[in-house]
Amino acid sequence: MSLSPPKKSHERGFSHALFQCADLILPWLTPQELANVSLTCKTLHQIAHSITLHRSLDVSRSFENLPIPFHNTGDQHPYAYFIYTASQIILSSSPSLNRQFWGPNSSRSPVLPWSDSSGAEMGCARDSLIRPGASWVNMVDESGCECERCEKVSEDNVIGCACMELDGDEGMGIMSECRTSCGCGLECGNRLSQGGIRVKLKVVRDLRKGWGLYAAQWIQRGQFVCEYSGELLTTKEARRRQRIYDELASNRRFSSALLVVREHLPSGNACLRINIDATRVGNIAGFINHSCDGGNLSTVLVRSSGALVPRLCFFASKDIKGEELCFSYGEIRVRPTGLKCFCGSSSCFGTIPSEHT
Ligand SMILES: C[S@@+](CC[C@H](N)C(=O)[O-])C[C@H]1O[C@@H](n2cnc3c(N)ncnc32)[C@H](O)[C@@H]1O
Repeated sequence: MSLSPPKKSHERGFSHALFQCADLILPWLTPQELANVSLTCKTLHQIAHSITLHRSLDVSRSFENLPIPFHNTGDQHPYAYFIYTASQIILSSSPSLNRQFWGPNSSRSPVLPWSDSSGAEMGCARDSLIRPGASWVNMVDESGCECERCEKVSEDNVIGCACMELDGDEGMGIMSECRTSCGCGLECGNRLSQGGIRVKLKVVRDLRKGWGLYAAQWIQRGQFVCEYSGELLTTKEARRRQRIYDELASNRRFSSALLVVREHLPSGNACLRINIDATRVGNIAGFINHSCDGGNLSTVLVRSSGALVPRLCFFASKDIKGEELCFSYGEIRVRPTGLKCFCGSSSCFGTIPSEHT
């Protein structure tokens, strides 16, 4: 047995300084950078290992109410790396989106300068459910909503307002939630999407579909699940990025999460378009896979912030008992050799929907 000589005080000081520096810097690194650093010495290897473990325990870096863990028993990817934002951000107001602190020593990840840019103020429009096809522009009613309806909170505290009943039809629902001027609080049944994620979720790896979002508890039909957050893009920028993503996907396995929402105005002459890209900067909704049968989520445009752009939210379209959460990416398939679909539904079309953006 060989005993190493006791460390001299300057060596102990060096180790301590190295540890402190690494603890500050390593949580900012990408997985590749972390892997490179971890090869250099035992101390850095250990710190990198604990950061990897920590990252796999919560996709949301504590930005959401509940931790959302990664589960992967299929291959070597412990987690997916991207910059997390719990709400929509506007591209032009995001100066530097390259890095985000993600490590064990943050009880709350530092808030990036742009994370509040969506106007988190709870302004909202009239508390009514507008059917698809209706215009969602100019719906803001400055006089506030008829809040007596909001007081009808159900016993299980899930759906409190008659006007919140979800549209069971196919396609996109549109609704408005209460805002500050309504006088009601966050517990109001007409603010379902404003309190963040309240259901337990997890992100599970599938060898064919990649990561997918799963319910980790029973979710009642109509319950709010999550918002689709990411970078709000101009149409020009969305088209530019889509071309890059298509190219990347043709060369190697690459998952993009650029969602285009189109809303036709009643006149039929115009179409409003929202481009949300969750590929590089986004939230857990970027992991929701496609299902040809419509899946178990309804997409609803929610206007609640007083901002011009509504938020795209997902609500359970049926009772969900711990299965994968899916929705339909659309009906149109412009690419004959589109990505193969593995949704597994009886109505599977064989390829994932694709459109010209
Ligand atoms: C918005 S991302 C969903 C999350 C993605 N699975 C991941 O690992 O990041 C969309 C991509 O997921 C994959 N995907 C989604 N639904 C799928 C399905 N039904 N079958 C096969 N792949 C699917 C495709 O690669 C698609 O481009």
